Amino acid sequence: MINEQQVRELVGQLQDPFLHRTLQETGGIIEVSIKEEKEHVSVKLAIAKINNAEQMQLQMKVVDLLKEAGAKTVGIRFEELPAEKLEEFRGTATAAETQDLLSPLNNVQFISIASGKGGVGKSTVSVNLAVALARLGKKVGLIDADIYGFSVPDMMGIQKNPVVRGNSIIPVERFGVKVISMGFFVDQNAPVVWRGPMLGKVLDQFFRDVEWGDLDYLLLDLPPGTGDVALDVHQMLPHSKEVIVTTPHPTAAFVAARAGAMAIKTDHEILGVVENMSWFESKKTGEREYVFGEGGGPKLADELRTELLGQIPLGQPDWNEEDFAPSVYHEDHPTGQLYDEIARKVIDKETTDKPAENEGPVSPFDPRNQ
Ligand SMILES: Nc1ncnc2c1ncn2[C@@H]1O[C@H](COP(=O)(O)OP(=O)(O)OP(=O)(O)O)[C@@H](O)[C@H]1O
Repeated sequence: MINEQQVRELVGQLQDPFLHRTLQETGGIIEVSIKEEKEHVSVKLAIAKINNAEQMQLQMKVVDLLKEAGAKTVGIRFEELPAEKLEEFRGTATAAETQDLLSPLNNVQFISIASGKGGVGKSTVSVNLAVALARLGKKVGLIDADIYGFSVPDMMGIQKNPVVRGNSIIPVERFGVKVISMGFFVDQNAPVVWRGPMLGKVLDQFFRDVEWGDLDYLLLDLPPGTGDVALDVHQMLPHSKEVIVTTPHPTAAFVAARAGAMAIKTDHEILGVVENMSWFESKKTGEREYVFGEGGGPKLADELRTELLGQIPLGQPDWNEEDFAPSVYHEDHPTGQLYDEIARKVIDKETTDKPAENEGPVSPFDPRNQ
């Protein structure tokens, strides 16, 4: 029967699938215990990201290796490497690692924007939050992940298409935001008529094949609602913080709560709520009329135990013929300033939020569970 030292040596040669460094180098072997009489070895490992296909592959390698070395049964538990440890590796990461959006060594913060149903202003909020974050000096990307109902290029008044250089796509930059959308790749507003597997491939390409460069935030305008497409996209995304958009009517907020529940179930975190179309302000009297009802945003924030990040009134941006962008509010517009406030809250929340708990669940593939 092998001893602890041998287990550490054998498993220590395997690589963390995300950091591409051995578990010995990452300090990823947390615990080894051996039950001689049962010839059972159990190990607790820490890797950069857990609950994914890469973890399963590593798990199989560990089991094979330890069984070959004489263990009859092997038990494995995984947890995530602590944030401080990842921070340590960031210092020595290669350029390729820090540019890879999906690498844990990339510091980018994913923010997805969701809604319980269509037409509440999810894309308008995505675009304006992205532009506001860029105005505040952040490096921002925006993926129009509403693959079937893309609207971001039109809202931002983008006339150009991305350039393809070798195997990479160079995103289009507008108002300081790097943008990618399905709209760039279909002819003249044609509908996208693909089914699920294609959707996954396109999203994957948006993450892997686009030259995003160094980003602080990557915003994702999600498909509306809580149906199949929204669920698929949620499951395909890396862990993100989610902004839920609702209108002020209490029923709309009730529907939006479902989007919040979906976010949590698919391992995303709720960042806050934006209430859109909150009121109409008369230009003549300055009086506010609550044409779509009142209270939906605060009620939803309360229900999701999160913050109401802002309330956006009904209205339209001032259009500029030379720089036409029909849905973008500039900083001199009162609504542009409201978006700046929301962006500031998003930045503040990120710097004050504590890192998540790191203890991972016992793997369903642990042989002891079979
Ligand atoms: N505050 C607002 N005031 C007036 N019109 C608005 C406001 N917010 C959004 N709109 C308009 O409402 C329509 C729907 O907005 P938007 O496309 O952003 O919603 P969505 O939730 O992303 O919709 P979809 O489900 O189709 O993706 C657009 O025509 C947009 O210009």
